[in-house]
Amino acid sequence: MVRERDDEHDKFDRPKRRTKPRTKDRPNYDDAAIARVVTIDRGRYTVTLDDRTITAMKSRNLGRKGVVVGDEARVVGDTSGDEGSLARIVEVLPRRTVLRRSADDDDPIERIIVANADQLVIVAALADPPPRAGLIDRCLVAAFDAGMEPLVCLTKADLGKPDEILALFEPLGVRVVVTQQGGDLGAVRDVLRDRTSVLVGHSGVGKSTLVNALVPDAHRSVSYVNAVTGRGRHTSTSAISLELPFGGWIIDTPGIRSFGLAHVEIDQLIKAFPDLQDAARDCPRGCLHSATEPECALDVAVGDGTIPAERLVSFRRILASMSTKDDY
Ligand SMILES: Nc1nc2c(ncn2[C@@H]2O[C@H](COP(=O)(O)OP(=O)(O)OP(=O)(O)O)[C@@H](O)[C@H]2O)c(=O)[nH]1
Ligand SMILES: [Zn+2]
Repeated sequence: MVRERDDEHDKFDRPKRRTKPRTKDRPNYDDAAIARVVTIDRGRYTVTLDDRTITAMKSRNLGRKGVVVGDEARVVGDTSGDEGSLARIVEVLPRRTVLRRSADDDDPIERIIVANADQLVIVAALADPPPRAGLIDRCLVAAFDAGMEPLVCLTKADLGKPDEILALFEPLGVRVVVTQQGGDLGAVRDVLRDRTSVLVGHSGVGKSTLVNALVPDAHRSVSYVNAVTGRGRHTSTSAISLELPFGGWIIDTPGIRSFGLAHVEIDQLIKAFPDLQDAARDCPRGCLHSATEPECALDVAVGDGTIPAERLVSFRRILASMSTKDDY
C-alpha cells in the first residue's frame, strides 16, 4: 500500500496546534457542498453527497492536512459521481471526535483513523476466540478518550454465557448487547440506529457476520466503492463507512491492531465517570487514583458509600490497562 505522507500531519489536529494565519487571498469555499468521506484508497477518497457516491482527490490548498474516514469535507469540481469523474476536497470541517490508532513497528506515528463517530462498538466473541477483558478495557479507554460512547457487543452467544463479562463492565455503566449468528438483531439495531458507530474487534470474532446481517448489501457496496475508484477489487486496509438501512452509519476498521493510548490523560478519562470525577476533586495534586495512591479520595468515597466498591475496582482496572503492552 502506498502510504500517504500527508497523514503525518494529523498530529496538527491536536488541541494545542498553532494555526497558521489564513492568507487573505485564500479562496472562499463556504458555499461548497459538504460530503462525507466513506473510504480512502491509495490517495482517492470516496465520499457521499446527497445520494451520490463520488470519487475525489485532495486539493492542494489543504497542504499536508490529513483527510480521514468520517470526515465532513467541502468538495468542488465535478461532483456528478459519473464514471471517471473526479471532485476535489477543499476543506475538512472541524472534527467532533477522533479515534487514533497507535504507533507500531510499521509506522512510528500515532494517526487518526476515524473522525466524527459517536460510538465505539467493541466486538468480542463469548468463545472461539474466548473474550479477553483486558483488550475490552483498552478499547474502553480509547472510546472515552475519543469522546465516543462505548458499546460492548458479545457475539457467538450459542457458544458461551455472557455473565462473567457482564459483571466486569456493568459497574462502569457500559452498555452490553449479546448476539449470535442468525439471531434477532433488534437490540443491536436499536443501539446503532441514527448514530455513527465504529466497529472494532479481533479477527474471527464475527464482525463480518454482524455487518452482513445489518447491511445486507455490504458486500456489494464494498465492491461498488472499489469500482467507483476504478482501481478494481483489492483488500483495502482503510476503514470503510457503510450506511445502515435502518438509519445511521457503521464504520468497519480492518487491520487496526492497537489504539494509541500513549497520550491519554487520566483527567480526560475520568470525565466519563462524573461521580468519580466529583470525588477526585479531593485528591492530592497529581494523584493517579491507583490502588497504591495513599491518599486517593476515591477510596474515601467508597468508604463512606458514595461510590460502589466494584465501580472503583473496575475504573482502576481500565486505568491499569492503559499501561499494558497488550494489543488494542
Ligand atoms: N457459532 C457461531 N459462529 C459464529 C457466529 N458468528 C460468526 N461465527 C463464525 O465465526 C467465524 C468468523 O466470523 P467472521 O464474521 O468472519 O469474523 P470476523 O470478525 O469478521 O473475522 P475476520 O473476517 O477475520 O476479520 C466464521 O466461521 C463465522 O461463521 C456465532 O454467532 N456463532
Ligand atoms: Zn485519586
